[in-house]
Amino acid sequence: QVLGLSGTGLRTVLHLWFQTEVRGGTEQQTMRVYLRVRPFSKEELCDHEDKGCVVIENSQMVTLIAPKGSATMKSSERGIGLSLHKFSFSQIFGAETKQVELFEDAVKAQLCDFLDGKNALIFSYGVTNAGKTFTIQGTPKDPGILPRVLNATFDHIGGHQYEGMDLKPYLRNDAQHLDPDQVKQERSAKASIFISVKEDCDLLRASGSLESLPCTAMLANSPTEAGSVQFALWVAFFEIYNECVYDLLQPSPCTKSKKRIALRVCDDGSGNTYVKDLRWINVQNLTEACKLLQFGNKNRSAAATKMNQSSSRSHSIFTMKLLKLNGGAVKKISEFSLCDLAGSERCNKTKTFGERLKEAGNINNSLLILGKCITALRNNQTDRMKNSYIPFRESKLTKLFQTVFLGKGRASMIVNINQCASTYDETLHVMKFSAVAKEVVPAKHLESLAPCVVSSDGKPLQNEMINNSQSMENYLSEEELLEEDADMSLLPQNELVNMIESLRAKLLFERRRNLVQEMEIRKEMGDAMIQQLMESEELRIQQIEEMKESYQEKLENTFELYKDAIKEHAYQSAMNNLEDDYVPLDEFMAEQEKVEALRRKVSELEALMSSTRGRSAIPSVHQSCQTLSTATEAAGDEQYKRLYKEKCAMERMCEDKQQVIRTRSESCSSKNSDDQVRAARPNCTLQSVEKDRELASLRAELAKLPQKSPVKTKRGLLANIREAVTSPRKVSTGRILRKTTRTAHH
Ligand SMILES: Nc1ncnc2c1ncn2[C@@H]1O[C@H](COP(=O)(O)OP(=O)(O)OP(=O)(O)O)[C@@H](O)[C@H]1O
Repeated sequence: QVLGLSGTGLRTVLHLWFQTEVRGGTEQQTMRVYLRVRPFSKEELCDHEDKGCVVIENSQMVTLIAPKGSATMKSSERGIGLSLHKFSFSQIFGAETKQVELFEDAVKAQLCDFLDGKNALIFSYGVTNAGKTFTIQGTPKDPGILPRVLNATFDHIGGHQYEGMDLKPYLRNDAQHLDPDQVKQERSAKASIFISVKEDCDLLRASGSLESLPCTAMLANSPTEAGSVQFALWVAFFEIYNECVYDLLQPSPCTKSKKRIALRVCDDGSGNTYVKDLRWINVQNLTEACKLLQFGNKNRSAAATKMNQSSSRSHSIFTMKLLKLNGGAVKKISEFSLCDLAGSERCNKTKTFGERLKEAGNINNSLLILGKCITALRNNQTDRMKNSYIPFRESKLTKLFQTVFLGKGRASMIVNINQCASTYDETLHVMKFSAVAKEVVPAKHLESLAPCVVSSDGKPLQNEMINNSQSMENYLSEEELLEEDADMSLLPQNELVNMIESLRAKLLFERRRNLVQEMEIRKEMGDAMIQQLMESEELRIQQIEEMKESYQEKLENTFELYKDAIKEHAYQSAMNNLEDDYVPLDEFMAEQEKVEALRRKVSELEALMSSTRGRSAIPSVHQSCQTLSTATEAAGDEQYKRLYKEKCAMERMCEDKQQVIRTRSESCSSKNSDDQVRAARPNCTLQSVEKDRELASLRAELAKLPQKSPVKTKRGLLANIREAVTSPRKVSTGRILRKTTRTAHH
């Protein structure tokens, strides 16, 4: 009562005090994490599913009991994990909790901070359909915490509204003085948004219902007591969809083909992140603020999922900036962001695919990074020696709010859950996440530096509010400017020109150095390549020589083989010819013997004839022929000639025979011959003619003998000779020849 607080306000302050100071002042205040349990909807009540999954034990303790058929229950039945989990929260709001109660108990403390020039952040976290949007925005009949914050803020500002729109938020913590033209632009931008918002929209009705409510005083030092204090409230509304930031207060492109412009999240060089080119609109009352909220909602990406047809697939962030002025100068700038996070369900549950799967991936990723940041913060606090890296920069969401987590404001979380058994496993996941967040001790609150005011062209204004150490000359270092998040537009023009010149000089220098290095490297590479080429050439020549030698050798071998083969062939042919002309030895000997026998017989006969002729004065063949010749002269010439020819032939034949007989009978002893001749003489004349005939026939037989083809035996001497002389290289020759032929073919 002394502080001028109402019952609820006092309760809030006491609650805060309890959290920070009770417990002997030793226990640190942890991040405020609230649980809100949504009541069952009519449809859910009709479904006969398990309704006892969420049991609120008291204002800070809740028990989750796994329903039958849930993955958690199945795991616990297999002995992995428990079927019952207990969680504690800063405060638990049951299904029957009214919006106003939530606002009073969970939000008002941060609203006080905001009105007092400090930053605040509230984000709602939970699965789709758990009541996040209901908590933040509410319904026309039942406005959420955002319209209530706006209402309370305007109530606090009262008649101390700064109506000029020439002081606008700039970067994260600063303000910009707008010239009249810029003010005009601001007014027309605001008017264009308001034109497109229907006068009877839901949120306006909500604002109407709020405005009719009496509002409690927020701070002890109300502006009415502060005299010349004035306030200017600016709001921005944007969403992070698929890791891109989109301004929800920018009219969306008319045609479908035109894409919305994604904004950059930049760093001012002091660790303060902000959305570059985000549209800030000055609002003078709750109705205007609700119109902007309505306008932004229309732009918000919403896509149907299997679980909720109107599910929001982006993180939407509504930010208010309150400029506190005294005597026309900006004294303080504070920020209050309310972040309605996208559903935290996992993609397998929602059966998403395609674009929805990408969305789910990005949503899950940014929530995962949020979880990692919170875990790292908690770990760093529990173990002072540990200084884990906090991955704030890995997602747009955490990058934007890292300053709040690091002490430049207070963050709190409202966890929304439904009691449905069908989403139990997802709800348990959310609860586990919040249990970690609950253990985080917020960083020591850092007083924000006095805001810097810049002129309409971004140059710092030289007045007592400007901290020289923050002057734009040394706002960003060159290295910082080269970073991905750097915002070049921060520097004054002349600084930028100087910077560009210096960077150009550096660039030239680097290019030259690179060129020289490149040439050296190229030369080195060229030399190395030539060396390599030469070596490979030498190697190649050597290989060719070796190949030549080996081919030469092979050629010679082949030549030898062919020579051998030809010899072999010649030999074979000779052997074959030999085989054709071959007469077996025994046959030859038999023939020889026959010849000898005949010769002997002829000799004997001739010897006999000569002895017979000598004794009976038988005229010689020559004499008888002459006698015959004389006798036949008279018979006529023709007959005479024929007979004469026959006679001469007979004489020659007889002479030849006699000659042969003479030569062969030389060896016969004359004595024996004489006896034989004498003994045979009486028959000699008669026998002579017969013997002559016999002799003639024997001669004819003898003449025939050589022409008689001998019976040749293929096996026998020739075969033995062939076997004996068969070349030992015969087999291998054939093989080598074949091999050589194949090699030559290849
Ligand atoms: N505390 C509550 N009391 C009454 N109705 C509620 C409450 N919380 C949520 N609802 C209703 O439940 C439905 C789903 O809530 P809501 O749209 O806020 O869920 P959500 O978590 O924001 O879902 P999404 O992530 O898809 O945006 C809405 O019809 C809403 O009016």
